[in-house]
Amino acid sequence: MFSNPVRPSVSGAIRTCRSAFVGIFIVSAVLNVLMLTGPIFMLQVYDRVLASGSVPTLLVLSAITIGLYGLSGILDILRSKALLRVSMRVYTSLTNPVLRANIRLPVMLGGKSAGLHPNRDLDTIRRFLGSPGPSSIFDLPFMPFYFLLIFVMHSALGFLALAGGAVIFLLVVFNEYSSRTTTKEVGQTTAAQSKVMETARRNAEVVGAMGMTGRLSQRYGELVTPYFYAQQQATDRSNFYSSTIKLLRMMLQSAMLGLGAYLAIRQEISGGVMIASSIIMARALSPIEQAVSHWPSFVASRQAMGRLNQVLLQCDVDRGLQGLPLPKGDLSIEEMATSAPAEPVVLLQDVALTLKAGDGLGVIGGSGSGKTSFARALVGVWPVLKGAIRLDGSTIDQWTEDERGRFIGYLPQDVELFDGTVADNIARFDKDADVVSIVAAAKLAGVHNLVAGLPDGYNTMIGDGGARLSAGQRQRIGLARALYGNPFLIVLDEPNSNLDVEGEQALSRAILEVRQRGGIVVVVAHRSSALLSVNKLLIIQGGRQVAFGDKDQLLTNVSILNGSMQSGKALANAV
Ligand SMILES: Nc1ncnc2c1ncn2[C@@H]1O[C@H](COP(=O)(O)OP(=O)(O)OP(=O)(O)O)[C@@H](O)[C@H]1O
Repeated sequence: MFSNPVRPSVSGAIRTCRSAFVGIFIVSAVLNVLMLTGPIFMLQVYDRVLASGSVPTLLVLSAITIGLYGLSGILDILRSKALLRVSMRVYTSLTNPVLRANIRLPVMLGGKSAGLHPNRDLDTIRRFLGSPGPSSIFDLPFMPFYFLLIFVMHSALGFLALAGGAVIFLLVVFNEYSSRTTTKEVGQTTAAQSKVMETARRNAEVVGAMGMTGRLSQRYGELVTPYFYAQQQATDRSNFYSSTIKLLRMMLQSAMLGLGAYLAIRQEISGGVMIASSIIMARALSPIEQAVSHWPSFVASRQAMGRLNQVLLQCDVDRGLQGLPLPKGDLSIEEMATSAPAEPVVLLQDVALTLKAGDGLGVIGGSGSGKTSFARALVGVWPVLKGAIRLDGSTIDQWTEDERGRFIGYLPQDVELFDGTVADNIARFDKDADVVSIVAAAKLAGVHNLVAGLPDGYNTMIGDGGARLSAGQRQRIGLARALYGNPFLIVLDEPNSNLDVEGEQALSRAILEVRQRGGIVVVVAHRSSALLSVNKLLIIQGGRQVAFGDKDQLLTNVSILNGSMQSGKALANAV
């Protein structure tokens, strides 16, 4: 009944492809042996065919060489295909956890999540794994084999090759070291840029109306300049290293030929060995050159992997147990304190209260007193730093995130809907939702007639964020979404801020009906009309609980409110 899921990670996903990597390694080994086809052919032509003048030998050698080249071509294609499939397997096995992490990030890390894009990181890893880059990495371990062969041909040639190889290797290390910091800088600047752009796009109306486009463009430009500079530096360095390595390789090849010629003149080696050693040298160094040219994407992929592993670890918070019974009895809060995600400052503390099935709690207090913080902690999106919030004795995190949705309804202060139909939005995109439940939630929220009046009724597409609806319509559909499926705990954060009289009446009726069916409703309110249908009251001031009790009793005793509710008496009169 209880599940204990494996924690997702990039390294874990790559590990599942272990057998594929073993296969790729074996194919790489065969390919590297087959790479000797050219030098051996050359050796035989120089030392055997030219010396003997035998055309049949030349023909047989040519036929064998063509066959071996064909075989290495086929193996190379197979290796690329296998790597592409590995990249797709890693990608698909992480798509779901990465999507979840992407959604959870703002809740887990708040503002610190702005520069993190796990889906882009996963894409970077996929692109690298599917590119020719990993093939060159698989070829690297076979380099010593080529050096050994050159040593076998002549120790002087071997030492020259080894010295040249060491210099090139050092350049690769410098390249890695210098690109590491610059790629990080580039990543940070890109994150800052996209933050400015995202905020500007989200607030396009404010930007347009108040003529802020020019100033925001200027700010964007200020961020772009260092980005270009960092990018330019990274490319300059990478170009410098790859050109130097290329140059060195060519020089080394000529030096090998020169030394080979010298040794041939002294009759220490044959002409064939002279040519073959130079070709083997080039072959030994080619994986390094290849690796250098793919270095930026390798570094980017490695950094993406580090970030993604970190994000997956931080966002893997769904430790709930599947099958825990849904609550239906009471809600108790024990000396609870909360803060915004990943923020050190406690924003609300000392909240202690108990509610029973059928209770309705009104939460009041001045602006910035902590009402929304309370609502967010209650639905489990803000962390409980101290104390506990319990439903039938269990804390919210003991249920899986998906199951939590079956007993929690939440209407946030700023209602955002999703791109889809009205029905999709009310049903929280549940594919198995039945029309009866959708219509029941809409009727309970008093929004059925409004929806029926839309061009396509419940099938009306409402655009991204509910852009084609008014603020009041969005709020009422948001209320229907919170009520959908008859959740036990319904938290409404200023549900009437955009409602007309009819909407407010529907809201009061909905709260009463939820209470009558044994649910608990928590209503954060500035306007007293939202409190008509509640029986309990919580008063918050300065991030602390000031009072909690029966609404009627409290209203006669307390007169400490500010903001729109100037005093307890005023509130009493209003209610
Ligand atoms: N994401 C956040 N990060 C840091 N501080 C925050 C965050 N959200 C709110 N706060 C701070 O927490 C305090 C309480 O805010 P909260 O939104 O809970 O107040 P509220 O009572 O709902 O106010 P209002 O009635 O104006 O909506 C405020 O001082 C606010 O500045």
